[in-house]
Amino acid sequence: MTKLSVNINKIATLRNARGGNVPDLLKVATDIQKFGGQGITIHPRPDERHIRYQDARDLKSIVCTEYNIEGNPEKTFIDLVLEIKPTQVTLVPDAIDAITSNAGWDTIKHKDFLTEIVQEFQRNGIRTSIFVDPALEMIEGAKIIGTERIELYTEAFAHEYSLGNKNGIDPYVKSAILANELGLGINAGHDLSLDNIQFFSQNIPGLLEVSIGHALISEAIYLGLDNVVNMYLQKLK
Ligand SMILES: CC(=O)[C@@H](O)[C@H](O)COP(=O)(O)O
Ligand SMILES: NCC(=O)COP(=O)(O)O
Repeated sequence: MTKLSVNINKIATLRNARGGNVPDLLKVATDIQKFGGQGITIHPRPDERHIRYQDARDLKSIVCTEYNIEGNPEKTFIDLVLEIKPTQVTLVPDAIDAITSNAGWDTIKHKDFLTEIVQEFQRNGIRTSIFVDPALEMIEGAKIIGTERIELYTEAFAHEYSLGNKNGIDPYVKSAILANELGLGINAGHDLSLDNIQFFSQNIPGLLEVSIGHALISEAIYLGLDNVVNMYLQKLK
């Protein structure tokens, strides 16, 4: 079965909009796990626009499932992850000014850099995952680097699927078959949603984990609106 790790970046975005502690990130993480979520993912960025470095520390004692920290391995990120020692670190090559992650690693070009970082995390007992596009040479590169897992960057699949193009999954299936042959664990994420997750998970052999944030939190708002609007109407009677 594929594990669901919930990315709570968007909860932090909402909290930061008012400067207080609503919604309470730690309570949300606790509740997600209580409701069956099998992991918590965060992706702190250097500008701390959503997850703050202190959130990452505070979550350490709250996350009793899998704790996955994603980010670009610059020095402050590496130090943070080594301090917290989560279950898994996912290395993502996002530019400092990127709105969100928008590409996987070139695992051939950055082989030496990634190998060194992967080994440092592994020496500290942290499982590593490398964010990659569904390209066979990038999967082979990830294997050479020595990571335990890859995370397939699913934006292209999600986009094609939203247009009705189900064959957008083909490169992901080929990548997964190769990753399985090479003994790499497979995670996936970005723009996965209630619309596309079943099709994706049923077609990707050996999919261990998906991390989902933007759509899941948006869906939670949509699906909760009816209930909450009616609760307010009751109070106003
Ligand atoms: C690697 C990935 O696809 C996600 O972690 C995504 O980058 C979430 O980050 P934002 O919430 O900042 O978009
Ligand atoms: N690794 C992907 C992730 O954590 C969440 O991405 P998204 O669902 O916010 O696009």
